Amino acid sequence: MTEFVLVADIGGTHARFALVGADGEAINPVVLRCADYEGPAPAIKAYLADQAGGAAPRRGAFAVASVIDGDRIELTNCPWRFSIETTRQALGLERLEVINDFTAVALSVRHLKPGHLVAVGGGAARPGSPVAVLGPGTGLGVSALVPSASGEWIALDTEGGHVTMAAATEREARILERLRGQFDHVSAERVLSGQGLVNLYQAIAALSGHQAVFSTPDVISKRGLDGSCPISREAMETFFAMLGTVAGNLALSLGAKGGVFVAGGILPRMADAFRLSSFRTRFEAHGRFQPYLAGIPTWLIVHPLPAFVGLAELVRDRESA
Ligand SMILES: Nc1ncnc2c1ncn2[C@@H]1O[C@H](COP(=O)(O)OP(=O)(O)OP(=O)(O)O)[C@@H](O)[C@H]1O
Repeated sequence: MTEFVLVADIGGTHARFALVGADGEAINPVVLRCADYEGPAPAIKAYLADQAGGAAPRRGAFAVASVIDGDRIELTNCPWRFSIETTRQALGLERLEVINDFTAVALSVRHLKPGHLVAVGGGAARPGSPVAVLGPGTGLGVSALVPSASGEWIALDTEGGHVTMAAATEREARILERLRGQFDHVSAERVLSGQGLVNLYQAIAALSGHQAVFSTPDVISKRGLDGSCPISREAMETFFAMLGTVAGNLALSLGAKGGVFVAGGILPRMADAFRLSSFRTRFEAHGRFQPYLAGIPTWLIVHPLPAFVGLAELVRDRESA
């Protein structure tokens, strides 16, 4: 009988659950709103009973949008707080592994198929070179895959979404200056996330002497992409360009000649606009290192659940160790 592993991708807004079999395919996937449950154990119990036919998996692997340091997990952008050990016991699991959500996305990238990726410029990936991963969702996740001397790939646990956001133009400097009046530290996540898009829109509205009338990222992206609101349009253009700055910085810091993968819940909803945006020009616009970056390929991950692919890989790896 196939032994299924319980996998979970727990973000700031949504928690996604599925069962993964020996072939690595996720079955019975569901998306639940974190706010509807007190924590992962009650949400998973409901999932197993209602959507997974009463399955009783013995192993679990979770990808969580949080720093992973010991037993206690505190999500950065949602009120869930839990102990790994208590959750393991509550779910009757023999083994439960918890990794950062973007570490899981990094583990997925070597296993994604061409249909799961949209190419956004650059040359060919250099085999055996580091790979960078970043993605705006409720927060801004960042990770990387680096080769070890023995040829294994190591996915890094990072908090790279909280690096200081730098301006590349005078207008961006004014936008960031405005946001500095609002936040102690204007990190990349303060502009490159769902709330980050709202922050950009509000700052641009204030600088342009307009009233900010929209307050949710989906409305701002819709009005920006259909061109019906100039403030929203500038917010979207700034979002794509600033993501290019951060992705280029990351590629330089890592020597990511294996490519840069962009993930997260926002951009797959607007893949064409992203591909045609200033993201790629800005990615390369790093002065003397433009030719270096011009050779590095960038892709948008459009697979709906890349973290599950990474978790399946983690489980397979542990079993073969
Ligand atoms: N059409 C849209 N345009 C822009 N932003 C959107 C759109 N739809 C949803 N969002 C924003 O995307 C974010 C949700 O992203 P995602 O689905 O990756 O959530 P998550 O996995 O819970 O997040 P994370 O893992 O980053 O904590 C929310 O901030 C939401 O407001």
